[in-house]
Amino acid sequence: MAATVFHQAIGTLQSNGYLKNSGLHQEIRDGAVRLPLKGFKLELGVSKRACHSSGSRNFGVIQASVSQTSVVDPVLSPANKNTNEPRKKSNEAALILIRHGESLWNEKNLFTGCVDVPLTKRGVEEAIEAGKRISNIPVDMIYTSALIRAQMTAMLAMTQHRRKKVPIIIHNESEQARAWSQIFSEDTKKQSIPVIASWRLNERMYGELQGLNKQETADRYGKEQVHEWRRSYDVPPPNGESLEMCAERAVAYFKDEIEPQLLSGKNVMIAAHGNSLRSIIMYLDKLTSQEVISLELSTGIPMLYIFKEGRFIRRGSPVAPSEAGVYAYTRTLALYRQKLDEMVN
Ligand SMILES: O=C(O)[C@H](O)COP(=O)(O)O
Repeated sequence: MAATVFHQAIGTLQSNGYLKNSGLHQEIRDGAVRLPLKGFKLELGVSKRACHSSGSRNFGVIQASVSQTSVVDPVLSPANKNTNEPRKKSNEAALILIRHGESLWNEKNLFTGCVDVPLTKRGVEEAIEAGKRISNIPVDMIYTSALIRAQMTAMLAMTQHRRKKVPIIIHNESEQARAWSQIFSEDTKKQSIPVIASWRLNERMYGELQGLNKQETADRYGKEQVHEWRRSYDVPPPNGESLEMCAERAVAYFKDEIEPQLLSGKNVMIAAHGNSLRSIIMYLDKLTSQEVISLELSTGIPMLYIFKEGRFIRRGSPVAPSEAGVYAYTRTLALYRQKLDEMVN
């Protein structure tokens, strides 16, 4: 028997077929969002009320109605509460991606790349809001770029987490740094989350565009040229990195360092940048170099993936800490949240 599990707005359909405000601008082909979950049926409807406002690129609010057809989640099913069957060990892990909050150069509309600029007040608020949205999702390891805007975002987001573990930056840069940052209590270690920073998650190096105003650069070199520098896959800006070059180091880092953690069941958060995350999403979602061109990420919006049986399942962007869509299908996440609730009550 089919039972509707949740029904909610998941974003705004744009003319280019992507969903805005879902964190990830999710692709819709032939009116259907790909939702790779067995046993669930996704029905989409476009709310006419919000359709096609003139001068806007928004083409309507997408409503998703997800029906469970055959799979029953053991956590959500009271009938399974008293079963004596041993629970299968779950081999899934959560992966959260966050683009840093607004930086002082985002605000000034300057090409930033690898220049190390902090967050604005609004960026700080975005990071805190992102933290609220993921405050019920387990985080065992945090990866950030070497840049302060990503590190601020990760740290501020974690101030909102209900588990209250302490994120601690790991200093492996020298023998002395390692020795001087040791922790001598196993209990304290258990209450902390290692934060690993790597330049390989940095924003793409924008070459000689760094520090230039985006609008002035478009006025000077032409809109098309600047669009090509910003969004083509393999054309680098003058003396900078193309998205392809950025992907070479960011995706290699993801595969070498982060994927093994997910495979071992660790829940991971990555705080990074527009282009390093676009390249990682290209890998996770198997986008072509053509498809990635229209992928845009908003600042400070967390995106959730579930890593299960070697596959990445995109779960979109949690809009609220207790959003049903996040917990409805994932026994591990539902159990984690239940434990948090019990800890508080
Ligand atoms: O580095 C920058 O300027 C931005 O963070 C990303 O810029 P883009 O959207 O122009 O690639």
